Amino acid sequence: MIKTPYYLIDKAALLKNLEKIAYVRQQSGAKSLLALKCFATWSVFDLMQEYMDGTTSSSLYEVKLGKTKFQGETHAYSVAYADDEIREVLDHSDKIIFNSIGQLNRFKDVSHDKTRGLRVNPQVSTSEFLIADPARPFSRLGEWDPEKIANVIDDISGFMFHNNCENSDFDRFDDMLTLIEERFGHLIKQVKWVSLGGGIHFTGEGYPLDQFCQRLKKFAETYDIQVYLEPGEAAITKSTTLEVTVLDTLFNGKHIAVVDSSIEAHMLDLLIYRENAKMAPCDGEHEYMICGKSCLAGDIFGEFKFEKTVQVGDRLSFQDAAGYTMVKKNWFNGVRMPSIAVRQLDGNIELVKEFGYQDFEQNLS
Ligand SMILES: Cc1ncc(COP(=O)(O)O)c(C=O)c1O
Ligand SMILES: NCCCCNCC[C@H](N)C(=O)O
Repeated sequence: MIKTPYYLIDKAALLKNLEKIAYVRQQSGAKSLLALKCFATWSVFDLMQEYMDGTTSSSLYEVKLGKTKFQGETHAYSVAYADDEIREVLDHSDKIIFNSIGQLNRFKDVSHDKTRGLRVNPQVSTSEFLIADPARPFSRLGEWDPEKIANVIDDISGFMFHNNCENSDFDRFDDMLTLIEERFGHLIKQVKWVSLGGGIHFTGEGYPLDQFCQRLKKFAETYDIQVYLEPGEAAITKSTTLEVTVLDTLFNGKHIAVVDSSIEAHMLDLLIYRENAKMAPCDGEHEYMICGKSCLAGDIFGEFKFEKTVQVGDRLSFQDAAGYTMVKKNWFNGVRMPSIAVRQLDGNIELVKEFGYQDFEQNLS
């Protein structure tokens, strides 16, 4: 039995998302690039690269990972590149997307032989969270003035729009795209490719995939462009769990169980967005608050219902532990870092990575 805590990636579950992604490419022509900011666990890239067209990145290190570990196209994007990294970014990418006209101009000479794009901010988004809203007031994410963009159109051949966020509503996506066309259609006509970014939850249960494909196809045909999608969450949703063991139980007005993990260290994204972890099934008679072992008072995964009383030594499993979770794990409190295990398509579970004291020590100096 693998020692907890560990993230368990289930390739069969991953495959369900990947098959939908491949279907979208086949039906609409839109290529999908994995957003490494969301998920960068490269031990399952062997499967993912069969269904996706490459990767997109947010930094020099991500672009290098994409280039070296994932076949297909490698897009480079960053909110801002530094002088001492741009050469390496260009060497490891097929396209580079600048976040601002300032960055495009600054790196114009060094990138003259590269396929270049510009991030455009349509000033509307589907985000429910200010912290994740690319169209928030005074947003630094992309250029929004069509006149300014028109002045640099000869220096680029594509655009990137990222304004969907956890959007599982096709009509809303459709409206957003129509708005983009109304504001920027005359500019889109002058380029060869457009990335619509991530945040479109098209692999979810019941999403109208065929309508989505038709809309993407129509968009591509109207402007004669190659369309890209940059799924992060949609590519890996429901593929991964965080497996933990109960270390202690107590009653402080509520039944509490402390596990050998920490929401702050191992599922940080939930804490940032003030969300609870998920457990399934969760409909028994015995209710427990499941807490992490760090010293943070609010290190609480959530309250869950169990069929039996929870005992020391019980194993629990948190759902949906891939997106923005494995990439954010950290060494807070020196809590043992979860190992990484993969359930292969034949059902065998392989332990692919373990972390130890040396990793903790070497994380700082
Ligand atoms: C430019 C860009 N592309 C893609 C993504 C991936 O989004 P999601 O994981 O919501 O699909 C993000 C998320 O931050 C992004 O900023
Ligand atoms: N589940 C809580 C909301 C998560 C939002 N994720 C945002 C990431 C996204 N790609 C973005 O910042 O646009």
